[in-house]
Amino acid sequence: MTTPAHSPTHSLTTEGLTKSFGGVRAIDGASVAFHEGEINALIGPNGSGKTTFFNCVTGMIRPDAGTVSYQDRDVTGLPPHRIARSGIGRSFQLCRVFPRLTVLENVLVAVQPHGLLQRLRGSRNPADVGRARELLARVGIDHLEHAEARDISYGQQKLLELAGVLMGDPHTIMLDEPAGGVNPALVDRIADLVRELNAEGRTFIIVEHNMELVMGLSDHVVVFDRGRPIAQGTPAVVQDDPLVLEAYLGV
Ligand SMILES: Nc1ncnc2c1ncn2[C@@H]1O[C@H](COP(=O)(O)OP(=O)(O)OP(=O)(O)O)[C@@H](O)[C@H]1O
Repeated sequence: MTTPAHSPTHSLTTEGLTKSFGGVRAIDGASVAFHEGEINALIGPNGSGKTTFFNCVTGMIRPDAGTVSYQDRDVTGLPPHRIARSGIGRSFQLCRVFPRLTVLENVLVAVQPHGLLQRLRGSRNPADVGRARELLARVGIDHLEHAEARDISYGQQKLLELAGVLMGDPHTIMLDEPAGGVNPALVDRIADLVRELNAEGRTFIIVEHNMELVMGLSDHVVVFDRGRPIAQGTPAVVQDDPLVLEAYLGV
């Protein structure tokens, strides 16, 4: 795994990050610091801006204002492949796999340069194939290597997506709703994997609505409401914060 030259306390930070869609201010001057080497969660009510925040940070959309720093480097507005190269990997809320490619091919896609997808079946680097198989075993779906991705369960597709993310050997992994739509047994498997990968030194930033999972898994929780953080701290601290209750319950 890529080890950073130094270990800052803060992995990923934003200052005044802002993004509007027409009249909707999805991210509203958000200044956030995620902790290096920890399992961080980003939670908040529906529409509070979590996915937009992920998209701004990973270069999928350009923020209107503000900055994103990763390990003390300004990465604001860099395209997704440059963000990925800096050590950040991500998964998507609606799992992104290629339905007609096999499970193994889906993992190999993660290391193919753009435009080579059509040649995927013809040219395979044995080292990549070996690594892809290792990662499939790691996430527990190596027995499905030859199945088409559309034929495996949604939870297995989430594990497949995670294997693809790991192909890039990211130091920081951003997961957008890893447990959404996944059966409880696979949620436990995903949680165990996150713990294992974190114990190996990888930082996590996880958007998730499953509060039991978030509170059981995270070291540090950031709570968003209306595009900005309203609370942060340990799960215990955040759960007792009246602002958080107000945001969720509207009390
Ligand atoms: N491409 C877009 N065009 C217009 N409005 C958008 C777009 N993406 C997000 N929004 C709006 O921005 C706000 C924040 O949305 P976002 O999806 O980031 O929230 P979220 O916290 O991830 O929500 P959820 O928990 O429901 O996934 C919402 O009001 C949403 O409707």
